[in-house]
Amino acid sequence: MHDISLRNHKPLVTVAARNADVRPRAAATYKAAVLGAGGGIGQPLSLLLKMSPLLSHLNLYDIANVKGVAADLSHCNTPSLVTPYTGAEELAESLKGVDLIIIPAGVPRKPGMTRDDLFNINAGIVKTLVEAAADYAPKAWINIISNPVNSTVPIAAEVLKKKGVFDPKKLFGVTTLDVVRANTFVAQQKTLRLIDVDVPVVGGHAGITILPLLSKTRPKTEFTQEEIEKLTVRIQNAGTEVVEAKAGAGSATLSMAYAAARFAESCLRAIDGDADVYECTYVKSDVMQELPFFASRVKLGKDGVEAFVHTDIRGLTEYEEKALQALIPELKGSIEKGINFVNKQPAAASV
Ligand SMILES: NC(=O)C1=CN([C@@H]2O[C@H](COP(=O)(O)OP(=O)(O)OC[C@H]3O[C@@H](n4cnc5c(N)ncnc54)[C@H](O)[C@@H]3O)[C@@H](O)[C@H]2O)C=CC1
Ligand SMILES: O=C([O-])CC(=O)C(=O)O
Repeated sequence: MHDISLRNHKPLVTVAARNADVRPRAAATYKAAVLGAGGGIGQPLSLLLKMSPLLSHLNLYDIANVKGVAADLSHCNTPSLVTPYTGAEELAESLKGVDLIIIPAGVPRKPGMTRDDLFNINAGIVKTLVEAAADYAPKAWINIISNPVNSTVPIAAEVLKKKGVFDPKKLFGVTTLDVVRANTFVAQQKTLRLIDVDVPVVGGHAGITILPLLSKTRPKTEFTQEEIEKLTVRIQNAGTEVVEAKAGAGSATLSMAYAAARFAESCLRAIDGDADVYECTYVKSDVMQELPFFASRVKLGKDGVEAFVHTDIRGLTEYEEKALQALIPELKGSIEKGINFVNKQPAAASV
């Protein structure tokens, strides 16, 4: 039997290695758009996407600052044609015919803020961008990076529903950075080969809703209870660790770009027919009865989410089970907040 848990965890390969590996089957075919491409995540993410042998077109959209990024990237001798689109009037054009839309548009945290503190600004940005995606690329896969992911993904789902084009299999909250961090920290702590380590991370993408399932670490690894508690808290607070180190200059951008590029590559591989693609991601889910959206490992296929890997959340330790129950109210609240944002009634006119 295949051991799925060891797949998808190889670090992204180098440009040189990729170029050496371009076989006829890997012809560049697909089109992607990055919305928010001029930002801290958008720029390095676009660079990593420019390395993809699967992309024929890379559309870079932002409200500012994207022409130079596109000119710069376009000089890389890799397959995709890079095109800039600036401002709301060019948004529609940036989306036409794309297979994959990646959204890192929005403001990042500063020290002392929670991800939910970004809701007031980012909810509206995501809503507007997903409305355009529904109108101009209704069949595209959508990867949402903008925080708070626990709410922005339900916002996107409601927008798509209102437009009559919601396909729950194709809407993803990108939680790959939590997996990347968990794998890194566990490998360091246990002196394991990074490439071998796989820790599923479930729940959501904020504080205690981020739940690394250390008991499911591959290769099988023993932890003391103290190690489990320290590692869990470090993985949950890793975003804040970066926010504090950047001291007002934003949040994780480079590791996030790496994680988002890995997730995008997994999506493209699945669209391309690779039958062996698994990732943890925050999606419309029935894995947890109380939570309509939940991050867990899924199998990706040509049409999006093909199956949920239920085995990860079976047979949890008491510590994990407690943590899973504890995250439910917060995650539920964030989901409802997102749904209500889209469905809120306009304020009654005052007389
Ligand atoms: N899912 C995850 O694991 C992570 C999510 N994030 C989130 O990603 C988002 C972006 O972070 P950064 O790139 O560091 O921020 P940034 O401020 O450096 O870049 C954001 C970009 O979005 C653009 N933008 C703003 N409004 C827009 C609109 N209406 N349409 C198109 N583009 C628009 C800005 O012009 C800017 O270029 C934040 O919300 C942050 O919290 C950050 C790290 C990890
Ligand atoms: O912490 C933040 O605000 C950005 C983020 O989501 C992360 O780094 O995981």
